[in-house]
Amino acid sequence: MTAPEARTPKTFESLFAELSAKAASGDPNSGTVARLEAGVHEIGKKIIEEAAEVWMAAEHESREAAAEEISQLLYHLQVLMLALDLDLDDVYAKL
Ligand SMILES: N=c1c2ncn([C@@H]3O[C@H](COP(=O)(O)OP(=O)(O)OP(=O)(O)O)[C@@H](O)[C@H]3O)c2ncn1[C@@H]1O[C@H](COP(=O)(O)O)[C@@H](O)[C@H]1O
Repeated sequence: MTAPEARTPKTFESLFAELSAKAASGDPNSGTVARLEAGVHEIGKKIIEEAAEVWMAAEHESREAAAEEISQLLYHLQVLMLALDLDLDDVYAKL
C-alpha cells in the first residue's frame, strides 16, 4: 500500500510563484489567465466582492469561514499584482 502524498503547504510566496508561472504560460485552462485577460476593472470588482465576503464571514460566520474568504481575497490581490506587473518585493517594500 502506498502512503498518501503529503500536501506541500501553500504560502503567499508559493502561490504568487504558481500564479506567475500560469500567467507566463497563458494556460487556457487557468482561471488566473482568464481573470488577467478580463482586466483590471473586473479583477478590482472581484476584490471588492471578496473583501465584503471577508467582512460578512468575520462578523456573522465562523473563524474557518473567515479564513477561507481571506484566502480568496489574497488570491485576487495577487491576480491584481500580476495585472499591474507588481512583484512581491514591490509590495513588501511598502510594509
Ligand atoms: N487560490 C485560488 C483561488 N482562490 C479563489 N479563487 C477563485 O475565486 C473564486 C472565488 O469564489 P466565489 O465564492 O466568489 O465564487 P464565484 O462567485 O463562483 O466566483 P467567479 O468564479 O464567478 O468569479 C473561486 O471560484 C476561484 O475561481 C481561486 N482560484 C485559484 N486559486 C489557486 O490558484 C492556482 C492557479 O489556479 P488556476 O489559474 O485556475 O489554474 C491554484 O493553485 C488554485 O488553487
